[in-house]
Amino acid sequence: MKPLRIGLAGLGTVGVGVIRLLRENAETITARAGRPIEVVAVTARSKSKDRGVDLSATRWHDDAVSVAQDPEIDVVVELIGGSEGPARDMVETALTRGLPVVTANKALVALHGSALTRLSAENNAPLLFEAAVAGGIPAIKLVREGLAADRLHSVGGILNGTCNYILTEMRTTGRDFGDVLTEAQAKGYAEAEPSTDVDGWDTAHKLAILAGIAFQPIAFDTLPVHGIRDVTAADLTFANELGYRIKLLGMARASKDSGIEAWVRPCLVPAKAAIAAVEGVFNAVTTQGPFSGPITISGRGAGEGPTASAVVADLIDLARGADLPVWGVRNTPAPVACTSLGELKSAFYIRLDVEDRSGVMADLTSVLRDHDVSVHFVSQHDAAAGRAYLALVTHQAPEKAISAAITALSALPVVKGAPLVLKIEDSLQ
Ligand SMILES: NC(=O)C1=CN([C@@H]2O[C@H](COP(=O)(O)OP(=O)(O)OC[C@H]3O[C@@H](n4cnc5c(N)ncnc54)[C@H](O)[C@@H]3O)[C@@H](O)[C@H]2O)C=CC1
Ligand SMILES: N[C@@H](CC=O)C(=O)O
Ligand code: NA
Repeated sequence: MKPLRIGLAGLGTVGVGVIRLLRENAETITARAGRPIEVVAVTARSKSKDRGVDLSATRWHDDAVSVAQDPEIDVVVELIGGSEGPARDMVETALTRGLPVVTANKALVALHGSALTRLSAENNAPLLFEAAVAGGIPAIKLVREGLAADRLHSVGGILNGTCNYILTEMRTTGRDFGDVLTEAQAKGYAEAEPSTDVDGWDTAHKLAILAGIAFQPIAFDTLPVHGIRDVTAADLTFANELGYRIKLLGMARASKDSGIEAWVRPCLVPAKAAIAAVEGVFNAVTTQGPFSGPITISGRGAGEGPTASAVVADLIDLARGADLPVWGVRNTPAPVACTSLGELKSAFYIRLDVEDRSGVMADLTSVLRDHDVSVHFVSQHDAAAGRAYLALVTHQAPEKAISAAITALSALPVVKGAPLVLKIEDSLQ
């Protein structure tokens, strides 16, 4: 049996995981793929680094593009990361040559998916990226294959393992944000530049890919993105008392005017919702469709094993000869702008750091009254001397009213520091 010969770039967490998995499960993978899958050529930044895997029988290349040009490979696997530079050059070179590409690189697919799809179609070279969304969870397969018949109302979920790990550890152990982030990096969950995770961009890349398959590609620069950097221990405590958990969510919904409503932001979800129980490095991908109904699948969204499992599943698909359109349709429409969120109504959580003295509540509530924002619940905790944290939960209000009220609240002398606003998302299972 002629093996499927792989040229692989990037020997970090995922690259090493792929080599280990291919070797450890070789017999099963060969049986399922119909032929052996072998890594025959590699590259990474350092040739001499000991990665705990034997590469002595593997051809070494000094750069990624040269792997993609290797005449003795059948498939390119890109596991370097980054939307530009060697990762992009390598993928473009391979597709132009007509070589299939498997990548875990969500930034590359989210930002250059349309151009890469054109290259893929022109050269009849498949482009697969199951590992790019929610690590080991078959998220792409769920939406592109499993739900191919339905016109989904929504897609999204908890899409970043690092952030979910940080929020879970901060809540359950009271540990510090920076300390938990360092641990997530050591476990191989975080991106090379961890602000990509904590500022919401990684979730945004994954959401853009899911929305592109479920609806149509979105113009990435129109997607509103907020990360978890401003979520404090006080917010986690307030949320707990109110019967909620804080989760970084990315959601895309088909809006009434046939546009796409999409956002990435930390939200309060009811503690009894199934998605609230998705903790640590686990992700959850959730869909809702008129025929398929609600579906939520969860699993490990980052780390060596789960991500390698998704990469190798794509390789098995290629070995089997699967012919899967990149975005699930043969002709990919041009990206569309996300619709404005201003008119959308929701309840919100607002946390303020205020002077702890009489008259403060009157100042705050008069601002909210002026913006027609009605308050459902208020709670207070001591902060620094003479200061208090106030948590307000609003009734349903349009986002633009909340934004205007926050601007006015921020300008009050009694309000110190920037308020935090979190959407209350109670429509998920
Ligand atoms: N770590 C995880 O849990 C997951 C990672 N991913 C994606 O997988 C990709 C790889 O991630 P990790 O393995 O975590 O990264 P990593 O930082 O552990 O490994 C990156 C590898 O790329 C190599 N590299 C860097 N610059 C290079 C260059 N110019 N030429 C050749 N090699 C170069 C490095 O030497 C290293 O071996 C990224 O796109 C990431 O977003 C996707 C899902 C989960
Ligand atoms: N940094 C990402 C890795 C997987 O995509 C995450 O934490 O989810
Ligand atoms: Na996946």
